[in-house]
Amino acid sequence: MSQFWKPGTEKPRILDDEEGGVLFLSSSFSSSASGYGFANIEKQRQRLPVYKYRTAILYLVETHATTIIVGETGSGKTTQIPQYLKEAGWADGGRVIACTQPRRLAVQAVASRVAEEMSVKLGEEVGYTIRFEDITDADATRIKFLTDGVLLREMMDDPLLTKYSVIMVDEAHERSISTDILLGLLKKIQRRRPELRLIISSATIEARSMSDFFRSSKKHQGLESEDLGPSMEPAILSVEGRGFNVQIHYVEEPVQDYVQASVSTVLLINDQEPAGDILVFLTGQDDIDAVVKMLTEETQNSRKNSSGLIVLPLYSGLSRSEQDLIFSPTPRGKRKVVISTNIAETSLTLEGIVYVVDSGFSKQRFYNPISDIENLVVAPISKASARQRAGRAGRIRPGKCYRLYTEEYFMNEMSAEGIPEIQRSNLVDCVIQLKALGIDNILGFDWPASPSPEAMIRALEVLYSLGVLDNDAKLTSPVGFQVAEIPLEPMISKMILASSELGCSEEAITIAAVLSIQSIWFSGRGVQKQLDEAKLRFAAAEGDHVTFLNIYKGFLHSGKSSQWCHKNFINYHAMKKVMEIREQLRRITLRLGIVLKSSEGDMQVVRKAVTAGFFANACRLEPFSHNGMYKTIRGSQEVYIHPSSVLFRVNPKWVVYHSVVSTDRQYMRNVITIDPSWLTEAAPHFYQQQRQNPM
Ligand SMILES: Nc1ncnc2c1ncn2[C@@H]1O[C@H](COP(=O)(O)OP(=O)(O)OP(=O)(O)O)[C@@H](O)[C@H]1O
Repeated sequence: MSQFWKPGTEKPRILDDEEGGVLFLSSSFSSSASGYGFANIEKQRQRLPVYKYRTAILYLVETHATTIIVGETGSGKTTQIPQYLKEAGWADGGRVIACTQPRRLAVQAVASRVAEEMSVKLGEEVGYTIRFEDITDADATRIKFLTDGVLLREMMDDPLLTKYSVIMVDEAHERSISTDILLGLLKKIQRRRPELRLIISSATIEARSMSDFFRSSKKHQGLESEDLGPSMEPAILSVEGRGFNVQIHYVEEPVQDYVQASVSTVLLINDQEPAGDILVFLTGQDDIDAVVKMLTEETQNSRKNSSGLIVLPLYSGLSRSEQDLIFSPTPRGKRKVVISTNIAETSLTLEGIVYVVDSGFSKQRFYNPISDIENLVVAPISKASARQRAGRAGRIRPGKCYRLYTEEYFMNEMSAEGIPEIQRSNLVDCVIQLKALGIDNILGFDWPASPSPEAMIRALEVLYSLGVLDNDAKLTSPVGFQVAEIPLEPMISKMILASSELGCSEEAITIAAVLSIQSIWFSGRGVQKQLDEAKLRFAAAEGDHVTFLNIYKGFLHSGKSSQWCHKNFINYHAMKKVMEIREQLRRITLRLGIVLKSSEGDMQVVRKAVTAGFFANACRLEPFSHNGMYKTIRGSQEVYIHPSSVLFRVNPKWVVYHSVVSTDRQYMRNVITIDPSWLTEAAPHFYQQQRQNPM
C-alpha cells in the first residue's frame, strides 16, 4: 500500500500545557493491555485511562457545581463516569444520574455496554430513552442515557429536572443544536438548584470557553457561593491518555471520487492487512448504498480474497435487527465492513474494528436566513471529527486509519472545529422548544454560541404564521402547545393538527411517519431503472406524499410482507420503522384529543393539510423554464425537483417541498402539488406581500 499511502506525522495533543488552572494527571493504557481481550470486565474498566482519575473526578463533582472533563476519545469518559458517580452514592435516595448524547445510536450502544459492565438487565438499573423508545423503569433506573433532545423534552414536564442529581452532557464538542440549548437551560436550572451537578465532557480543548460560559452566569447573578455549598467556579479536568495507538495514513495525492476511493481502499486493506473489521465513513444513504453495492458485487465476483467480506450499511433509521448485525461478532474467517455516516463517529465501540477509512466528508446542515432555505450539504469535516473517526479504530486493540485526503490538507486546510449547529440551522424547532419552556426573551437567551438574529427572526415569523405564536410571541393555546407537544418538526406537527380539521388525520400521521425517516426506497448503484419502474407502480400525480400513502396501503394489503417490499424495491426495515412511528404518533395524537379520521381517498384535503404545515416551502415553476427550474415564493431561490421524486420531470406549476439537498443544484425532496390559493388561506400573514404583488 505504500505507493498510495504515507504514514502521518501528527501527534495530537489534548490540552495546551500553558492553560492555567487546569488539573493535569497522567495516564495511559499499560502496554500489557494491548492484547486481544481482557480477563474480565472489571480489569478492563481499571485499565481505561479515566480510572486513574476516579477520585479526582468524584472530588471535583462533590465540590463544584460544574465540572468540565476533557479527554481523548476512548479514555472511558462515557462508560465509566456514570458508574463512578453511582458507586459514590449520587443515585441514592431514588435520584438518577443522566448522561446525554447527541446521537440515538450512541445512547443505545453505551447504555447496553454499561448495563453489561454492571451485570444488570438493560431497562432496569441502567436504561435509556430516545425519541419513540423508552427503555427505563421509573422506579429502578439509576443511570439513564438519553439524547440531549429527549432531556429537553423532559423539561416540559419537569422544568428543573428534579429527579436528576448529576447531568453529564457528553460529546459537548459536537455542539449539536440540542446540546447548546441544553447548556443554556442547565445554566439557568443551576441557579435554582445549586445542588444539581453538571459534568460537561468533551474531546477537544473548548473547555476554556465552556468554563467561561458557566462562570459568567454565577458572577452576573451574584451567586458566587459563600456558604458551604459547592463552588460555583467550574472545575476543569484533563484526562490524559486514550485508547490504543492508531496509525494514521494519508493519500499521497488528493482523490477525485471518494466513493470509488473507499471501495479500492477497503479491497486493498482486505488484500494486504491482517484480520480485523473495517469501518468506512461516508456521507449519506446514497453513497453508502453505492459502496455497499460495489463491494457486494466484488465479493460475488469471487475475487480471491473478497469473498470473506460481510458488507453492512449504517445510517440513522436502521431497524434494531439491522443494527444488531453491526454489533454482532464477526464469524471466524470473515471480515466485516461497516459503511457508515457520521453516526458512528462518537461514543461507539464496534468491537472488531481495526481499520477506519475516512472520506473526509459528512452531510451537514446549512441554513441561509436570507433565502430561508436549509440545505443538507456534503461538506468537509473538521479535525476534531477526523480524530473521532480515527478513534473508532483504537478501542480495544491498536488500529489503522486511512484518510482519503492528504496530510497537508489535514494540517493546513481542515478547520480545527466545526461551526456549532445552532449557527447553521433553521431555528424554528429550537424557538418552539424554548417557548414551550417559558423562555420568552429568546434573543436575550444566554447561548454558548449566539445564533444569528436574522435566523431567529425568520423562525419567529414562520411560527407566527403557523399559528403557533401569538402577537406577543407567546405560544398559542391550544395550537402552539399541541405543536410543541408532538415530537416532530413543527411543520409536520402543524400538518397533523390541520389534518384533524380537514378530516384526514389517518393519512397525515402516515405521511408524518414516512417523512421522519430517511427514505423508504431501496437504493444503490445499478438498480436505478428497476427502482424507477417500481416507483411508477405507486406514483401519484399529486406527488410524493400521496405516493407514500399508496405504498403504505400496498404494504398493509400484502400483510406487511418482506417479499412484497423486495419485489417493489421498498426497504422492508424502513417500512417496519414507519409502522412503529405511526403507532406512536397515533397514541400521541389521541392523547392530544385529535380525532383520527380517514379522508377515504379524497387527496385534495390531504394536500391542503400538507400545505397548512409547509406553506413556507412553496415554489412556483419558472414560466418558460426548459429545465424544470422553480423559484421559492419567499426568497426567490432557484430550486429543482429531486430526481428521486415522482414529480421529477413532471414539473407541475405549484408545489411545496419537505426539505432541500444541495449537490450540483438545490433539489427539493418530497414534493407535492398544491393550489396557490391554499397558501394565502393557510398563512395570510406570511403571504401578505405576495398578495399585494399578485401571484
Ligand atoms: N461495547 C463495548 N465492547 C467492548 N469494549 C468497549 C465497549 N464499549 C466501550 N468499550 C471499551 O471502553 C473504552 C472507553 O469507551 P468510552 O465510550 O467510555 O470512551 P470515551 O472516552 O467516552 O470515548 P468517546 O469520546 O469516543 O465516547 C473503549 O475504548 C473500549 O475499550
